[in-house]
Amino acid sequence: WVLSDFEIGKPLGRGKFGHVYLARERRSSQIVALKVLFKSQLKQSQVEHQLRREVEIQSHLRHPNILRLYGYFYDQTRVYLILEYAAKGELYKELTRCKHFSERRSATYIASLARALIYLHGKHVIHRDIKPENLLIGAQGEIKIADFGWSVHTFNRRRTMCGTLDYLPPEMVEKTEHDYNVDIWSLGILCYEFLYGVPPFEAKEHSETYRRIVKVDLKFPLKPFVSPAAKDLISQMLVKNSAHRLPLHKVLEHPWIVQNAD
Ligand SMILES: CC(C)CCNC(=O)Cn1cc(-c2ccc3c(-c4nc5ccccc5[nH]4)n[nH]c3c2)cn1
Repeated sequence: WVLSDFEIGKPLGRGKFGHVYLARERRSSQIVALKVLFKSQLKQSQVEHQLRREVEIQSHLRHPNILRLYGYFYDQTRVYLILEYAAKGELYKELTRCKHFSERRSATYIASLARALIYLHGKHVIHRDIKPENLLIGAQGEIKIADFGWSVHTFNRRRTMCGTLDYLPPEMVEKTEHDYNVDIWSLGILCYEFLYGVPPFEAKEHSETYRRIVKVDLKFPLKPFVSPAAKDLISQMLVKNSAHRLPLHKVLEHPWIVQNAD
């Protein structure tokens, strides 16, 4: 591939390492998201090897709920990533607009993400940052893990964006080793945030969030109304001992998912 193979459109996002543009591949007319990274910035941040590893991993992933990396190329000064275009944009903007999602929409997203995580764990890939900023929505409303990996932020970063602790499980906050079960914790956080519009351990100060996470200080507000089944699932995922978190295949069998996911 070379840059002239593409017609470049509007910017879709910008971040630490470069920008993402809407683009159309000339021969096929296929619409893609073209991410442009500056070699100079990659070099000074020593992320070239991490980028190569991420590209290697992502180029082999094929799942309806994981954003595709179709290919990459580079020129003198930049690296270009040819990414799947998600027609309905960023999930966190939709969550901000709706305040919180319905139980059906939340359960549908959580089921899709659980299946994507089962697929990733099957390929020995863990800790895909599944916070709202890393999720996109496809043309049919399906959720897609974009995994910005080393934090490429899109426009109007969210309040908790700068080094959000909200999604980290106790074992990561306490710096012990972590395993696949970190993703179950993050999925629980996400489920709570879909239903209530805020993550469960949010606090003004990082130190307070930290304390609430390690204590698993889980509280369910009275508003908006959330069914007992949903709270039961969240409570089985946000468990301090990572070995006792509900396994992903059990998430898919949970009554709240079975009754609400499309
Ligand atoms: C290291 C590399 C292999 C990781 C690959 N993944 C990324 O680079 C993560 N990433 C995805 C994007 C991204 C950002 C926005 C979009 C969009 C998109 N669609 C939109 C529709 C409306 C408004 C905004 C939109 N952004 N589609 N695909 C995207 C992809 C930016 N970084």
